[in-house]
Amino acid sequence: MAGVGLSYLRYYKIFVPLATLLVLIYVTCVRLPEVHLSACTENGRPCNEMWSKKERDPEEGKDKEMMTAKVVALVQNVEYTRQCEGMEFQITRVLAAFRSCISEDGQILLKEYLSGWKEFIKFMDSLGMVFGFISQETTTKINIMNVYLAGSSGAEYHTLQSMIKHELDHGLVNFKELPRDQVPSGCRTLLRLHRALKWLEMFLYKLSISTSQDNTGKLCALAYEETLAHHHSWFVRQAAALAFLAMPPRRELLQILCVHKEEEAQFVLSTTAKSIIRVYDLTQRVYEAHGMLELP
Ligand SMILES: CCCCCCCCCCCCC/C=C/[C@@H](O)[C@H](COP(=O)(O)O)NC(=O)CCCCCCCCCCCCCCC
Repeated sequence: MAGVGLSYLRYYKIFVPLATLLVLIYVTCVRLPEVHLSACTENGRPCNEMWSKKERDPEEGKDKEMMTAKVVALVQNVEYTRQCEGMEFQITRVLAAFRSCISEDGQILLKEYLSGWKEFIKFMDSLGMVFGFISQETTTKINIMNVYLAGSSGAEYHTLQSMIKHELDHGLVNFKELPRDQVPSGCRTLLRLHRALKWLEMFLYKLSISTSQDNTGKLCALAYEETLAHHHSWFVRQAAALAFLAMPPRRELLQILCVHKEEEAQFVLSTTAKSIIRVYDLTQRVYEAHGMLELP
């Protein structure tokens, strides 16, 4: 009798999270629109051309120049380019997008910001179906932003700061609740991506200091628990926990990232994490200054 009880317990332990995940996948697939990602361009130019642009960040001096030279060398490295050619996801595009995200006068450029995210979607899509609901959720948020950017007030959505001003001036931001029949504001939507960016930065950092013995799913889960999980419901946290179990091993992950040598992996990952931190910190300050960190 006790044996039967135990086997039921085991069955529920597997069945409940699995059913949760399946329902979540179903709901997101039914509810969410398809998205077609455009080719990677920044300011009308292919992403790989961005590296020839002079880096401009007054806070960083010589170190930055050396770092930039190293990154440029990495991206332009013929062998590296040849190996990565034809691969959907390119971490150097993420790097390029987030490095070009902050304008000279400290504005967050939304088109560049979103193009970094679009590249991450390619990464998630290459991981398979289990990550589909996360990819769909990210896509939905990007789609909402794209509608604003392409709309009649598109010019107001050029930067984070101009978007906030525009939406506040026109009473478009809901501070108390999210009405069901209303498209979420740009401020609220970007805040969701902003919170996820903290997870990403932490995951990339953890991955950059990891060794071949480390379990990527665990690193992912740790980064999640320290950051994004605080903003998610129990239901979403269970689904995320299941997705982490399906994370490919580190070696496979680095292959998708198109880095083959350990030093190269460490450098590319930490550089990308750093470029994200700059964008995250500035965005955080702007949201904080407007009392918008808890938009429902
Ligand atoms: C390596 C891929 C692993 C990805 C794991 C990321 C963990 C995040 C779990 C996210 C669950 C998303 C399900 C839905 C969440 C929403 O409830 C929630 C709130 O939205 P709402 O207020 O409109 O209701 N939405 C969000 O928080 C937005 C989440 C966006 C998730 C972005 C995840 C980005 C993953 C990028 C992977 C790139 C890895 C690159 C590694 C080198």
